Amino acid sequence: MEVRARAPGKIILVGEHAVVHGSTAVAAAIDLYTYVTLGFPTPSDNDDTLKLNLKDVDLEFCWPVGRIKEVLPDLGSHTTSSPSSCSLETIKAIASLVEEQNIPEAKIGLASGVSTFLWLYTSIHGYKPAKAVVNSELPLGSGLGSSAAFCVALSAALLALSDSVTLDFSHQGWQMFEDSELELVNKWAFEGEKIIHGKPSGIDNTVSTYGNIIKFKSGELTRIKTNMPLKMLITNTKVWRNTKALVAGVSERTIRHPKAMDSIFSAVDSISSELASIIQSPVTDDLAITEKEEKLEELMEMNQGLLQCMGVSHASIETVLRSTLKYKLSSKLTGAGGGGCVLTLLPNLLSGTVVDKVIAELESCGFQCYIAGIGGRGMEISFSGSS
Ligand SMILES: Nc1ncnc2c1ncn2[C@@H]1O[C@H](COP(=O)(O)OP(=O)(O)O)[C@@H](O)[C@H]1O
Ligand SMILES: C[C@@](O)(CCOP(=O)(O)O)CC(=O)O
Ligand SMILES: [Mg+2]
Repeated sequence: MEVRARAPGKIILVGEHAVVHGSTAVAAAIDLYTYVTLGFPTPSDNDDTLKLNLKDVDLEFCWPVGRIKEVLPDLGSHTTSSPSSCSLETIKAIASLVEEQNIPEAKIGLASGVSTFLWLYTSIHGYKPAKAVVNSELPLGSGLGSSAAFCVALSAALLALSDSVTLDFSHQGWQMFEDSELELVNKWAFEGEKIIHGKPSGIDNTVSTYGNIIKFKSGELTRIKTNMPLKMLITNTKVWRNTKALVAGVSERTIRHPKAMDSIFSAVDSISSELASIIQSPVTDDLAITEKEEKLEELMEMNQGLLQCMGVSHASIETVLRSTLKYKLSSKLTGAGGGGCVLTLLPNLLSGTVVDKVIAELESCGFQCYIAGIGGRGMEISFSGSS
């Protein structure tokens, strides 16, 4: 028996970083997924190892389960139904298991993902041999929530093969979890995000688990139903950055300038609440849509200005802003910033020719553009016969 789980990436429409400090943010799932396939060997395979294959980055890992037990002796009696945080001591022990695998220097940024795998795996399945394969349609480290999609898909696959969820093994194709099971996936994924991000708000794993568009504040989500078409161009500057370092940088700035940063976070909170109410309110005709789009554009620009104040913009992001502004289009960074991806609102009545021109200009700068479907499905799983 083999399970395959998939979890979507996300865009943050407004409120990144400020959401870590208690402000409201609005995020939407996108139709680009991370997939995790998990299977246990049969006794006749005579395989006593835990294997991880990260296909996107062409890395394979293999640990004898006896070695994992030796380094992490306390993780055998797992409590699948009550997710717990990875202690500093355990993170250090896990890091030694990752180091033994000699990740090439150029790919060392992936070590946190591998540590997360080991923590989630041993917490849920102890020292059982298994093979996990990961592949993703998302660019990694670009602001589209690849870390959360990885944690959600991994938690879903692990829980699907545990006693904590009841599933229909004969179901063909993708199936969803029950609400209480989704909650469990989300909690485990959040524990995984903590290893990758340091101090995540939880918005990325929550939108990846539940899908749709969500408003998120202090760990609480509200599902949002849009009443207007929402089309976004996503531009990947291809400048790789690390969310953990950017989140830590904003926290340090907050310690240096608490009052000023509080005002910024509170302004972001108002922007996010206003944006959420605009996209939810009813629309009657094209004119009403255009009026709403103009307000959204203004709110996105204001949010971008505040992200600059937080110190998370980047020269590559500014280049995208300037290029899109030439076509009177508004943009803002999405995710942690410092490079990564930028969102541009594409108004409903904008001609296809203009869209093509903007994309051509951005791609001539070496950037990569996507128009992803937004507000779609959350995590799902599917079963296939024997491994
Ligand atoms: N498909 C994947 N395979 C391995 N590691 C992954 C994968 N997706 C995400 N990760 C982990 O998440 C990290 C990127 O997370 P982060 O810096 O939060 O950026 P983002 O979430 O915006 O893509 C990677 O360095 C890696 O550790
Ligand atoms: C900056 C932040 O708001 C979003 C980070 O998203 P990403 O990892 O850059 O996709 C951090 C968080 O909310 O945990
Ligand atoms: Mg991330």
